[in-house]
Amino acid sequence: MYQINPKDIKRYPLEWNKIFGNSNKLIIEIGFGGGEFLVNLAKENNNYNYIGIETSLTSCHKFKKKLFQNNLNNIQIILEDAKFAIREFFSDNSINKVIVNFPCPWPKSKHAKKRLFDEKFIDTLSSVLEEVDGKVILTTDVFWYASDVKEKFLNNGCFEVKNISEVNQLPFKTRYEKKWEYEGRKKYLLIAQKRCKKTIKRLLKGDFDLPHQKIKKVDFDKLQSLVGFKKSCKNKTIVIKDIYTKLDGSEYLVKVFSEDEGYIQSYFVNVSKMKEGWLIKLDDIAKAYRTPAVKEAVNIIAKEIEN
Ligand SMILES: C[S@@+](CC[C@H](N)C(=O)[O-])C[C@H]1O[C@@H](n2cnc3c(N)ncnc32)[C@H](O)[C@@H]1O
Repeated sequence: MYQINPKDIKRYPLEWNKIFGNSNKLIIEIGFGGGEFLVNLAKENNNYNYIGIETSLTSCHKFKKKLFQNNLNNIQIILEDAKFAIREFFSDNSINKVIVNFPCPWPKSKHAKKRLFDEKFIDTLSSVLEEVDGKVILTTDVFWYASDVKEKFLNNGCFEVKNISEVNQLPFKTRYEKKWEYEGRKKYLLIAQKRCKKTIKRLLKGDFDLPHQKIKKVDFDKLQSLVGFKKSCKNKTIVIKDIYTKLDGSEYLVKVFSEDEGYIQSYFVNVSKMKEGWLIKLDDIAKAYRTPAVKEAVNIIAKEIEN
């Protein structure tokens, strides 16, 4: 499993040809669940490199076992929200196909924000898919969802979208396909092909050093009163949840939640005594991506607690 550790990565987007050791084209499956589709696809055609992206840790662990049993070296998996991963880990024009099988349609309008395909994600797809050949292939059991996604691709202006068609079965049956077949539901296929490209803004770029600040003295009352602090500005939100102190008072861990354009992370900022003054930095054990909100959290804490 390719487990991305933000601390180790010096450059985004990632260099997938180095990770796979070849320059085969990339096929991605978002939400691979049980992994049946991806494994069979990779077994059938090893002229491509395959990447599965999942938010479920359990699915990733189970899939890892499957990869091991099948001895496949042309698949990597990423435990991450696909909207973030596809935008940040892939270069422009680098993905041959994005496949999505039976995503949750989140039917209630109050949950619409959770749907995978939204305007911004389709902008991202227009940027990262290969010119001319790059495709999104969606199979769903929900017709209105396929229509809604089709309209979003058309509104984007960078895709040619074929008519939604009814399909009998996927080339390899997935867990959800079996489930919906058992309930007698139909299956719909939507294919969107890239025709042009939008320019997107990525969060992970530039300086990947651990964000840090130095100050001469700490105001400990101000430090303790940071719990509950919240600041929102320019697509970033920073919330301070708690403060933990080492018994000898030489080190503090500030628990932070931050959000960059809907992407939430939780981590510690470390405040520690040095020979001279104090160092405020993203804690070494934090697996947070060094996004603008993370950098800002370190800067804000340093500014707020300086005496
Ligand atoms: C309904 S299941 C379908 C699983 C599988 N494709 C199948 O057909 O059996 C949807 C899957 O998508 C995953 N998922 C949902 N949102 C996601 C996101 N933003 N990024 C990556 N995976 C996601 C879920 O964890 C879940 O495993």
